[in-house]
Amino acid sequence: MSKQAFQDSYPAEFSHCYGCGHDNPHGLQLKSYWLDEEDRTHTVAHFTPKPYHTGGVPDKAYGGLIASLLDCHGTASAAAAAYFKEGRKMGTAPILRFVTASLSIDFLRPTPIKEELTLYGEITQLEGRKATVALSLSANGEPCATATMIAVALKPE
Ligand SMILES: CCCCCCCC(=O)SCCNC(=O)CCNC(=O)[C@H](O)C(C)(C)COP(=O)(O)OP(=O)(O)OC[C@H]1O[C@@H](n2cnc3c(N)ncnc32)[C@H](O)[C@@H]1OP(=O)(O)O
Repeated sequence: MSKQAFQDSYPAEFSHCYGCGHDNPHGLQLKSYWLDEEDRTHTVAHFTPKPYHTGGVPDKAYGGLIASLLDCHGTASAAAAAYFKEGRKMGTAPILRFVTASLSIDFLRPTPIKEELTLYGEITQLEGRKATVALSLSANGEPCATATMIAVALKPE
């Protein structure tokens, strides 16, 4: 894992995201990294839910939490890949920030809230301002959800 999380390179104005902003004390504060420093296509993040992240089924996670984690891991992965493609260190100007244009999720099995969850991302395409990211969320090595994201880089203005 790299020492600095992708989200920790975001400038102050982009650091209040509910899912991953390090300056949002009420948020999830997800942190994403390269899975392997030698391979700049795969990313990883970990998150351990709190009891109040339940969806109502005892000890199982709320689907919106899962969507939020996939959302933030996907957009952070897209930004990291775009910086890498441009040969720039993350966070350097001009700022490259991606938002979610499309997020399609398959919920495969109930997600436990008492386990650490692992999120994986794979940048499958990066063309122009658009990135396609294949995502998954697993518990105990078993995939609980998979997703495909289209993320689009914000225009400089
Ligand atoms: C900044 C801190 C970020 C933290 C992020 C956390 C994740 C989030 O929650 S983001 C919030 C939720 N998302 C949003 O609010 C986004 C709302 N939507 C928008 O702002 C715009 O529709 C936006 C930016 C996605 C695209 O608009 P615009 O900048 O005009 O780009 P546009 O020219 O239409 O599209 C760019 C490319 O993306 C493609 N695209 C746009 N929308 C979609 C879509 N829904 N599905 C597939 N492809 C799409 C276009 O086809 C185009 O592709 P190509 O370059 O191949 O022709």
